[in-house]
Amino acid sequence: MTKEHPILETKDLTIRFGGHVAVDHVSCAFDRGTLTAIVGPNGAGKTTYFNLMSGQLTATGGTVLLNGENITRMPVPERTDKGIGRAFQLTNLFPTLTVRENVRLVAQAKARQGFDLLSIAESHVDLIERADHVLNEVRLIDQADQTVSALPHGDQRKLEVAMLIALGPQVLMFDEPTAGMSVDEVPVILELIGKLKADMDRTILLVEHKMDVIRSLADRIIVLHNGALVADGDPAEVIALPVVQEAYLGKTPEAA
Ligand SMILES: Nc1ncnc2c1ncn2[C@@H]1O[C@H](COP(=O)(O)OP(=O)(O)OP(=O)(O)O)[C@@H](O)[C@H]1O
Repeated sequence: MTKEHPILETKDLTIRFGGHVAVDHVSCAFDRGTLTAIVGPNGAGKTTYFNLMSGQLTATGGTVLLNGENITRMPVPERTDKGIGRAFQLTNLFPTLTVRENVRLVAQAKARQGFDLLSIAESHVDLIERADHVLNEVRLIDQADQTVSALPHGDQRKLEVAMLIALGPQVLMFDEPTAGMSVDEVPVILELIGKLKADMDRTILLVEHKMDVIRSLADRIIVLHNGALVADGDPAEVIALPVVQEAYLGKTPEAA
């Protein structure tokens, strides 16, 4: 029997900006159905590592494998087609359209029917149904007919998660999903990510600074420091490591 590939893997993944090595020979495999938190101090290379996996940046060395296929030089749209989905802090929303239209457009793109709103007809009822199913999942169905620009910030972030779900990716990447949220909005997004995690087909990568968030969600933590992978393992064990304590500038893990 052949061994199953990790869903996503990086081998010696490296990128240099001039003389600066922002991601430095990072080798790491992510298994299906797991949630991995990526932590490290500011400038450690977390977002750059994300960009290399999702395709916004191309590595200067090493490889990115998706289901065993080398995608290191593959453009973003093809990576998306193959199952890598990334939430982009509201930049992917269409503010003048309704909530439902935003999700429906993603469902439509997923169904390979293009982004032409005029092509919508009753025959696309299934796309609307798919959109409403996802809006139910993130509890935005009551706002389905609202224009996105009129939504509160927290609901816009929920919509972003809905659009990611509608894309149906195998790997969901969140870069600081709670950044800029008010204290009452944070639990809503965390609950959503927790629900996504409960679906064992979904593999989630999460860049996050808040240790309480990580502790409640992560199966595993990896730590980047100066672009290198310096720790990898069980959350409680990794949080207790001196390198993590240092990364959080003397804060105790409880306070970080
Ligand atoms: N396009 C770029 N050109 C030059 N340097 C870059 C570029 N992108 C990132 N860097 C540098 O690479 C390093 C890693 O940055 P990155 O944003 O990945 O860190 P991070 O761990 O996500 O930090 P933060 O927690 O502050 O978001 C930093 O020194 C940054 O200045």
